[in-house]
Amino acid sequence: MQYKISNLNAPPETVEKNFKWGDGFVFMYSITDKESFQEACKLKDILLKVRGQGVPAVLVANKCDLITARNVTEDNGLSLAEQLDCPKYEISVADGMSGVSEVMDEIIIQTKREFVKSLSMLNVEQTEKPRSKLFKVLKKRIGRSHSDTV
Ligand SMILES: Nc1nc2c(ncn2[C@@H]2O[C@H](COP(=O)(O)OP(=O)(O)OP(=O)(O)O)[C@@H](O)[C@H]2O)c(=O)[nH]1
Repeated sequence: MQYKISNLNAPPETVEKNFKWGDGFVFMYSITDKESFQEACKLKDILLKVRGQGVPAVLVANKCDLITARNVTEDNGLSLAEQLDCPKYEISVADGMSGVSEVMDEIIIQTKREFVKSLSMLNVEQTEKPRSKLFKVLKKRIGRSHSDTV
């Protein structure tokens, strides 16, 4: 499901609330618009505050066909991607859908991976319970047989 988490006028509480339930995040800015990049930086701060590192995310620099109107450098973008610890894509929506598909594939892969990880963690917790009970029983028996021999 796609949900536009923020616009420049959204109150910070709303943005935080949305970051709490999202499974994966696409941070998108325009290379021609410094303000959109600064907004992505602010959103990155909120994501890290609310969820910490390791959340599925992708950084997208759009409008890379408008080379002469570039206002955000590639290095700016790379540094933001590093802070988010996520891959960065430079795409042009105007040039076709291939960049968009790549971005969507990446965020879906990351989100699925995270989902599988959380499922396997649930399974570990479930299998640990009977194991720890057995451990207690065995411990008791071992303790009893030890006291029989003393
Ligand atoms: N040259 C070029 N123009 C683009 C590209 N992507 C979007 N645009 C143009 O930029 C303008 C804004 O596009 P939107 O899709 O409305 O962008 P937005 O930021 O989501 O706008 P809101 O939904 O109003 O917040 C439109 O005129 C698009 O045609 C691109 O990659 N290259």
